[in-house]
Amino acid sequence: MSESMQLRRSMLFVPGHNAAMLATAHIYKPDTIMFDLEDSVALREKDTTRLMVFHALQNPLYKDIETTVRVNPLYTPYGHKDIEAVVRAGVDVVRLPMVSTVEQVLEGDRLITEIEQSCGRVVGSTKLMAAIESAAGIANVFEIAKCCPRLMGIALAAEDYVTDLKTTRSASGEELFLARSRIVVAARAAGIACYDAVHSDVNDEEGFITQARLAKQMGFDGKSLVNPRQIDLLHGVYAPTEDEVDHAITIVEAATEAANRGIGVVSLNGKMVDGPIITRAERTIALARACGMKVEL
Ligand SMILES: CC(C)(COP(=O)(O)OP(=O)(O)OC[C@H]1O[C@@H](n2cnc3c(N)ncnc32)[C@H](O)[C@@H]1OP(=O)(O)O)[C@@H](O)C(=O)NCCC(=O)NCCSC(=O)C[C@@](O)(CC(=O)O)C(=O)O
Ligand SMILES: [Mg+2]
Repeated sequence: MSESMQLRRSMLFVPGHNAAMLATAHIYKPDTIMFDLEDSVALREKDTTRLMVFHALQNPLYKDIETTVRVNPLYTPYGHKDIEAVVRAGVDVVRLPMVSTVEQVLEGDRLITEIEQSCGRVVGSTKLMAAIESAAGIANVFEIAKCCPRLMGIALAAEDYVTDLKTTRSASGEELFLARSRIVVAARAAGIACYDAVHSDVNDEEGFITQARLAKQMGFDGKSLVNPRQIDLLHGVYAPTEDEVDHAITIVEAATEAANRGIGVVSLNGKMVDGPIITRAERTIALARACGMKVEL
């Protein structure tokens, strides 16, 4: 595993029409800033907002942080113009909302390719993310996840998804269990990233942490967020504990010593240590380092 693993824990939605938030969002240091052109923007503000986000993307304040823009769906009058503007401005990732079919992703991919070619950007340098927000999207998620090399990740959009299911969001999140499971497995099978859903009640810290722990345990790389107060809480959940890091070091040291002696499986305090356990220990160490923890090995 690379020691410079890219963290994708937190992706903060920033309403694109809010000039104050556009100017200050970088100070909260999420792993990714996601300017929004879709649901947080009123119809009459769509064109002005696109221009504001076009300028924000080129601001040096955002040069050291991954930028994503959630565009409007391509079946609306705004989607094509949004993609044109943000690709020209050099966005890192285009997030396509309301994706339920492979064809929608391929249409976004074709459009981005045309724009990259026309403005001299390297084809494929703008990444794409698909937000899955419907039962149809969850049904098709395995095909969607592997449909094009530009797709770097898939995200669960729970508010629209539960609306489509004709249910509501609960504290336990049981209505999301199938969607979360399918998204994680589809992403891992395709070798791409996966993001869990927003927690819309920004004052519910306890509920947020419970859901973030669940998402981490299920295998998600991170979550979409709506408020800066959720960033540190999430990073706290994703940071390995000192005990976990110490245990991972012990495993890697034992495995290295065993390998030097030509042995593939060793016992550590009565527990078997072999390939997958070593891989997980190495991932814990890489994650700890990426989170800024000092790990001597
Ligand atoms: C929720 C709330 C109103 C709470 O306001 P509050 O006023 O209580 O917040 P406070 O904490 O008091 O703010 C303290 C300071 O932080 C600043 N500040 C707050 N939020 C900030 C932020 N996001 N970015 C930068 N700055 C921020 C604020 O300006 C203040 O700055 P200052 O005055 O200088 O102290 C506010 O956060 C907010 O608007 N959030 C974004 C909402 C949004 O984008 N919704 C659309 C995306 S979801 C969706 O569409 C569903 C989905 O599609 C999702 C999917 O696809 O995954 C699906 O289907 O599920
Ligand atoms: Mg939505």
